[in-house]
Amino acid sequence: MYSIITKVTYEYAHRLMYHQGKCRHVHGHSGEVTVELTASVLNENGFVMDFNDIKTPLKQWINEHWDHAYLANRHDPLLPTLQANGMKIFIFDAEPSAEVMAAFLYWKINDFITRPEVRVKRVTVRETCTGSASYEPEHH
Ligand SMILES: Nc1nc2c(c(=O)[nH]1)N=C([C@H](O)[C@H](O)COP(=O)(O)OP(=O)(O)OP(=O)(O)O)CN2
Ligand SMILES: [Zn+2]
Repeated sequence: MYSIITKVTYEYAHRLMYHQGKCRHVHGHSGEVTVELTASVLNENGFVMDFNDIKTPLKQWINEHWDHAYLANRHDPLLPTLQANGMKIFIFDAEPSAEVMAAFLYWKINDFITRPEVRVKRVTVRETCTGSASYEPEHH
């Protein structure tokens, strides 16, 4: 099995509103998404997939939806105020943790895969220098 890794970075704000400590306050991160794709057969270039063919649409999607946005749980009571003031917001059905972001992107990335032989193996979101979370389904 062959695999490739590509990364995209973005800046975002969030809060974990049920967190008992400092993370319940609005704060920002320079996030980095790492995507690992696999294939057992290479294409005519000897690639799993061209790095740019996954990085470009992923970066475009992240720039549009997550970069310089407030990533929020749909139950966050701050949302109406932020929306009324025209802030860029992306809403999850859960807390905007690194785990939730990684799982969301794992499924989203399928939209950007152009070869049927290619599978998404794992998506990792690095939130800080010392903390990151990954998602890959248990039986995949
Ligand atoms: N499993 C997870 N734990 C935490 C997440 C997460 O997404 N998944 N997120 C946070 C916060 O968002 C926080 O911003 C990052 O936490 P922390 O490592 O505490 O941040 P610092 O960089 O400020 O750490 P220091 O070592 O205290 O400087 C928390 N946990
Ligand atoms: Zn945080």
